Amino acid sequence: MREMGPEDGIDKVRAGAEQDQPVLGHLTRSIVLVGMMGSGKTAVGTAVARFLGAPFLDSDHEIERAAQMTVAEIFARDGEPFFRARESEVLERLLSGPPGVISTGGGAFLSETNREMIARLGVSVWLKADLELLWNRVRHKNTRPLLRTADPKKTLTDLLAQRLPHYSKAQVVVEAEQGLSVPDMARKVIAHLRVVDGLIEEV
Ligand SMILES: Nc1ncnc2c1ncn2[C@@H]1O[C@H](COP(=O)(O)OP(=O)(O)OP(=O)(O)O)[C@@H](O)[C@H]1O
Ligand SMILES: O=C(O)C1=C[C@@H](O)[C@@H](O)[C@H](O)C1
Ligand SMILES: [Mg+2]
Repeated sequence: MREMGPEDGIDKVRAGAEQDQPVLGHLTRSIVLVGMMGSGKTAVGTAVARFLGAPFLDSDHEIERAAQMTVAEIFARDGEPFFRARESEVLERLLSGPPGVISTGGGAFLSETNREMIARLGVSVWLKADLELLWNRVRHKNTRPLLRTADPKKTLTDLLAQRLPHYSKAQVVVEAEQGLSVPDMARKVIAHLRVVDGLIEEV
């Protein structure tokens, strides 16, 4: 008999997609969502946590809460290197807590130190999305300081090209699809996580 793979899970996910059924399971390690701005780390991570009944934490949000400033304000006042240092500290703190779903900022997985920490204490999941999908999601907002350039689509294109080799080091890869809702994408992520040995214990 053939082994179960994530695609088998996804068929079930699609079959149940109309009903808003919880997909309960107990996490033994934290899930760390990585990927480009607009890939859905915050939106999908929130839904994954809700389905699993697990805590949800977002590193950008935690940095903003601690600093009482937005990410854009931190970039403007203290610069990107300062933000990256705070990002690493926050990630370490979140990974040291009880297992949950952690959404990172788009640049967090570029640092080797962060990647090692995530591999040691959690499971990295890359939400892989193509340029057009990402652009459609980020084009309407100017909250992302790195995209405040004369040609933000070109900036996004360049960032994606530079970052792909780093994101591809993630342990689990889940492809985003145009037209897949946030809850359906969350179910697709969970289907992929179910085949990671010992990560989700049935409840
Ligand atoms: N599967 C989806 N279907 C529809 N909309 C989505 C989906 N995933 C994300 N979005 C929307 O795209 C936008 C960007 O998503 P989100 O903020 O979750 O990205 P992110 O990866 O957290 O970005 P950042 O790295 O900047 O924090 C949001 O408006 C969100 O609601
Ligand atoms: O892709 C990036 O480098 C960033 C993404 C956001 O989540 C924020 O962390 C910040 O805007 C930087
Ligand atoms: Mg986010």
